[in-house]
Amino acid sequence: VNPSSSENGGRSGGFMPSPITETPQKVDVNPPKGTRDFPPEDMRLRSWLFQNFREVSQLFGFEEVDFPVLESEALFIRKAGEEIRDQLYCFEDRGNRRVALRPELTPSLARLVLQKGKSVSLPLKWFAIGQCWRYERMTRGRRREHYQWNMDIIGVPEVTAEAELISAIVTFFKKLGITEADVGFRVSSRKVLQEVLRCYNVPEELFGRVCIVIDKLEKIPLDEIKKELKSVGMSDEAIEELLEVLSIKSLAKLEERLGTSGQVVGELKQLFALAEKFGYSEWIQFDASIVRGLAYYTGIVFEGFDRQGKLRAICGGGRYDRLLSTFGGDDIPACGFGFGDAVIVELLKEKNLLPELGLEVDNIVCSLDPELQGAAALVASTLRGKGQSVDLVLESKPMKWVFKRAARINSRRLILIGKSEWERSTVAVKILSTGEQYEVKVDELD
Ligand SMILES: OCc1cccc(Br)n1
Repeated sequence: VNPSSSENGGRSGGFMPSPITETPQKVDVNPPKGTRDFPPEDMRLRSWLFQNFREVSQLFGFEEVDFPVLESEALFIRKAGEEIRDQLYCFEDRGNRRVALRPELTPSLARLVLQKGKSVSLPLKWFAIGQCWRYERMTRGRRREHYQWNMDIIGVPEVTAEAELISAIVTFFKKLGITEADVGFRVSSRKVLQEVLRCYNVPEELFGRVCIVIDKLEKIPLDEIKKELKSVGMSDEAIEELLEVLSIKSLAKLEERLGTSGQVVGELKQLFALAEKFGYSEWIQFDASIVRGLAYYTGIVFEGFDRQGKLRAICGGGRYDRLLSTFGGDDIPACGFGFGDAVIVELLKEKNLLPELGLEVDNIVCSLDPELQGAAALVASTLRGKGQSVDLVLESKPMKWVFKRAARINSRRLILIGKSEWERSTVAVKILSTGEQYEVKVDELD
């Protein structure tokens, strides 16, 4: 066959792509707007952070779960006007299905619980670490993805569940060297809001929408808040009363306001009593204005904040007793939290608590002669079989290059395979920190 004949597209010896694919297309080497790459040094920090998430979750007896990043859009469509809905990264797939990149993990977790149904026994204590997405206008220059650590307790109606979750987060902070002087938790209950709305005959179905407006208290002007509450259908009197109750920052004052009989004050008192027993009383404070920005919360809500007030909320969560039933399941009580991977790193930087995470390799193995590449491979495998990490030099390189690489990868030892040593079944070893060097039998290398 004439390799350049037209029969095979003018190709000569193998596939000759058409000219159009030959022209190199200069690609943008940066990741899409609002997203991050994780080159090695960033990946080491991320892995360290996730390792701490996992260790705390397992310390509390939680099991790890995961779900697809891509979910049915319906999982996240709620009518309460949440920001998370406005920023949903959603599209129609080639099968004409409405899908979305998950903006959070809780709905997926609820879906999996319902899918498992009676095959799982309650309570469930599940944790997940997953990338979540939002489509934000880049004018605000914020990210469009982050990784979230979630811990959820499914099937426990008691406030002991919320107390346990906050204890897990406190344990995580302490593990990283963060103290109650650095961060705190603002705690409240949406039942406070519910109590006020009930007194003013605000319909139950407006509850979620009112919460979403109140969650913007610190973010938009008060007049705007009042306007939005009026548009939801609240009277001026109800709005004034609500804003006044939301300004309460002590349980005692709340008790004065709502009376001691209600479940609201009782649950909050129980949570603070448990905090005392867990040993994190100094970390938490009551703040009636905390409602969190997700419509499905129904009870206790909390958020972690930096006491210097420089950063956005570090984490947040609460009770969501109705979510599973809104997905068509039974009324299963649930609570959980989400903890993003970005604000915590900003906090660690602020507190000078970022760990030193250099690459560390036990050995760099190098043959001094091309014929000894096989010998080098054998030595590398022997060491790896003993659990030692090895950076094997894969080409013939000058020693200057080898020493430079050994320093860059922070190798503890340099193992040289030389002709005369190999004839004696030995290798040369150099301890790079001290310069000490010696010869050793290959099978005594450890
Ligand atoms: O904090 C809410 C959130 C959700 C998805 C992605 C990012 Br970035 N942030």
